[in-house]
Amino acid sequence: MSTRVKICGITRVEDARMAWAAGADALGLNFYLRSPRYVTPEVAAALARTRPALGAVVGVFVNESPDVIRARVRDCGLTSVQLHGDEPPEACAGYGVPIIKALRVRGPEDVEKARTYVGAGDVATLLLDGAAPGYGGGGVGFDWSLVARLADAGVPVLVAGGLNPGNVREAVRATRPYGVDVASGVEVSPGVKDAEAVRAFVRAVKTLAWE
Ligand SMILES: O=C(O)c1ccccc1N[C@@H]1O[C@H](COP(=O)(O)O)[C@@H](O)[C@H]1O
Repeated sequence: MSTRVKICGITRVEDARMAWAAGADALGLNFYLRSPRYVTPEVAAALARTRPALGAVVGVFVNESPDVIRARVRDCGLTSVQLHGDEPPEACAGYGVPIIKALRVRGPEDVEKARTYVGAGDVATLLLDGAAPGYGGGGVGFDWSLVARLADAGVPVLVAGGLNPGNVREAVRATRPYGVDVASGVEVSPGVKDAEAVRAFVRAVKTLAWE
């Protein structure tokens, strides 16, 4: 099984090209105004134009209005939408692209909450993140043993929160996820990626085989 890698919070075209070349499967572009990784629609469109034929460009939103999300999907070349706020299951549809619903995990009750999104609207994938202050990107992890609670849910799961080149193999071994997602763990500063760290992160995941 090959584990997918999403590198999130790309803000610069040179970082986008570097991440694709490193073997990333998906890049995340952050449209949350309070994020230090926020990108304008114009920058996002330029970043999305670097997408290789088999790559995915994910727009990250927090409690954003549906009209804005639809406009960003249309104008910025997004291939999927990541809803990383308090969006209820009934809000997870209507963008014309697959949805990644992110849940911040403090304990088992949050994984049970994640289950309520299975089969809702256009939710194609769940993302489990740590509960950093704010909504995400804070480098905070969670108890990976909780991921097993979704093993019978029949939905692909992305694991995120506090991952870095040094711990991502352990995370993959522990959770056997569909993919992993990282923002702060491969940065020089918020929004500026560390090329060596991105390469090491992708290498660590892609060279780990599991059945
Ligand atoms: O990266 C951000 O600034 C961010 C802001 C608001 C919502 C989500 C955000 N990023 C997502 O956060 C997780 C974990 O990030 P980290 O690796 O712990 O820094 C990841 O899924 C990002 O997509």
